[in-house]
Amino acid sequence: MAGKNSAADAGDGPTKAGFVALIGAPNAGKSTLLNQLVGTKVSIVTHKVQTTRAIIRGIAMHGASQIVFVDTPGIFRPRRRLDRAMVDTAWGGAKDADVVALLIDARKGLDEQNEKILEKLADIKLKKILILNKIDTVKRDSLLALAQLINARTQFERTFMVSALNGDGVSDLVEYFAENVPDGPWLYPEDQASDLPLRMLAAEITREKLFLRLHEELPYISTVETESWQERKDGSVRIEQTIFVERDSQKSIVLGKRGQTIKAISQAAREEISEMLEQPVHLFLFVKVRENWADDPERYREMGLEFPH
Ligand SMILES: Nc1nc2c(ncn2[C@@H]2O[C@H](COP(=O)(O)OP(=O)(O)OP(=O)(O)O)[C@@H](O)[C@H]2O)c(=O)[nH]1
Repeated sequence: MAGKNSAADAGDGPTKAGFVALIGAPNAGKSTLLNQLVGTKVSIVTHKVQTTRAIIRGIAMHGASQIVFVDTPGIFRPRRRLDRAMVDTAWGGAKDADVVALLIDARKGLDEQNEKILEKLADIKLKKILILNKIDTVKRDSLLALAQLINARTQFERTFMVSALNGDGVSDLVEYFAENVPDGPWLYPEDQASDLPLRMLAAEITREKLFLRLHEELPYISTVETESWQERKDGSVRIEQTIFVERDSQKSIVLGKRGQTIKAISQAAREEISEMLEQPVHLFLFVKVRENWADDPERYREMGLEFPH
């Protein structure tokens, strides 16, 4: 696994740094792979599709290379404005990257969704690689046939076969990325590389708990922001987060009877954030009504998305 410690090997030699865009249909395994590549929980894995709303970057240090991963939301047919923003940003991310990696669930193969992604990818003139994921679930010869079929459609520079779940093949992939990002100084200071997106991750964890508990009542209409983050002398951290909803009625749902729902969400989130940070966490959750946040350009910027026109 590409841990940040491997950066110590870099010495004083020339450095490399660049962006890798992970593209793939919902549930292809992007979050799982990203977690393997970066070695920390940077993206949320659930069994529901389309849960990745914001662009989340994870950074891997490997030898002299700094690899910044852009974990794109699942590419799917946009419905609401927010969904459209995700799709636009996903493809936008791909155009800015140094390497575009298409992840395909080998069990699903070349279905309609992947055909569409391949069509779009054909227009992107960047270094492209194919990653067949979930190789733990399919036979070797069908993997080779699938690799040939896909490469006949769009030519990829390399094809990798991995299991994001158990880590098979992932080290070859990291090697490839490390070699194929451009020469240049690191994009983020080394000491920030591991904890840069922490606030955002903590918010994502709370949002995941909210989603797991309330996805039937509140499908895609809440957002969580980390408002304050204070490291305390005793080694703990005090985190304040706000859950934004669109209506008063939704606020009552999040709070629950006598505050039971928010208490349960807070407890689950606190435990997981504490596990991620490896330090005790005091988590304070607030619920606020923010009307029409889904139409507010400022929110999109905060989430690293472009406002769709
Ligand atoms: N068997 C197996 N399952 C995998 C593998 N990689 C991912 N999965 C499972 O596939 C499901 C989807 O994985 P995610 O990492 O959430 O997929 P994603 O592409 O990030 O999904 P979205 O956020 O919806 O775009 C999860 O249940 C994972 O545990 C793998 O290599 N083998």
